[in-house]
Amino acid sequence: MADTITADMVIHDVVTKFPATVKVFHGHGLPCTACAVGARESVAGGARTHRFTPEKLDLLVQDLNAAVNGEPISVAPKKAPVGRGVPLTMASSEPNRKIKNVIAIMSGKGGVGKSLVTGLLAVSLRRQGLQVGILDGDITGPSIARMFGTKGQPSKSANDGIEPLRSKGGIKVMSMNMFLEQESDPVVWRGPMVSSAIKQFYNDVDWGNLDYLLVDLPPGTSDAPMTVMQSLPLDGVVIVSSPQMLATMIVMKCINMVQQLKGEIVGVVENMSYFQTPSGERYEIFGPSNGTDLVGMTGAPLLGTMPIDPALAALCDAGRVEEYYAEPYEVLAQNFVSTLKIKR
Ligand SMILES: Nc1ncnc2c1ncn2[C@@H]1O[C@H](COP(=O)(O)OP(=O)(O)OP(=O)(O)O)[C@@H](O)[C@H]1O
Repeated sequence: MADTITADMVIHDVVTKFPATVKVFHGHGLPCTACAVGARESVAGGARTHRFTPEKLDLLVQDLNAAVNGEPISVAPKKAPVGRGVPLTMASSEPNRKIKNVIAIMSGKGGVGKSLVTGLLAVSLRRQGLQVGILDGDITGPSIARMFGTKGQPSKSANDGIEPLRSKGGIKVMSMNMFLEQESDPVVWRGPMVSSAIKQFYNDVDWGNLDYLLVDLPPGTSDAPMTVMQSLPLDGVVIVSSPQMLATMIVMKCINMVQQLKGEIVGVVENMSYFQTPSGERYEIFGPSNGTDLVGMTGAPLLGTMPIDPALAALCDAGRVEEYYAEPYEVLAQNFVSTLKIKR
């Protein structure tokens, strides 16, 4: 890319090559660097969308070049809003990030065990000595707090933020359940309120230094998963599926959504792949494993195939998920860590 910025250049390329231009875009009231659209939109296209006149566009381009050359610009530079849809590659290059990896766990449909996989992945990562947090993005159907048996309400942190609750094993947890008087109280909110709660859970919670923040998304491709994809500085998405799910088009919808929003699928997990008897016999209750098909569909590695274990469901219901130990989850955590290391 030439060193002179022109209106036909893609916004994402401009800010990646010249980080100083982010504040110029925002100073001009153009939020495209904080929007997934900026990944493919040109400077002129972004300006057009935001109804810039040709003169205003010229001034923007002039200021972008001035900023690169360290010269004064015509507007007050403005910081990009934290966590608002910063394109993935920019998110990971943010200097001094306190949260090293923000990973969303997603599934096309409810009940495939996404929350359970999120919880157990966190437990295994913590056992490796890593700092882990879970943001329960399932605002209207939260289950993470219950699984970890966290009690009480989050308090104000020393930095005036919200202090997340800690599980017995030291995992930081934030979930809508913690703000309800009764666990069974419904959260009857429309999409925008759900989206704003998710943003607050990311921005206002004092997560501190974390190796991994796992964001447990609600199922499907509605407002909430979209908010996370567009508003949090995600490093990647893990897709959880089950053998019988692949036969439907739901998994593909979920994969398409991630790809359309320029997210990166870092791995896939197949849950409920088999049931193993104490003597070691395996039964594929929901049909043969489709792990390799998942890999073909996403181009991402299969991080693990998880067994069905009735003991596990009982521990989750009792808030004692951290007491569970099974080899496949340790393997899952190892594969997860090494996959992300390779990606970096
Ligand atoms: N591998 C498994 N073995 C035994 N029980 C499981 C397994 N995976 C999930 N479950 C149980 O299935 C139920 C649904 O799991 P979970 O809540 O994790 O699904 P989900 O995909 O997050 O659903 P949703 O977000 O739609 O509520 C839970 O009771 C959970 O304990």
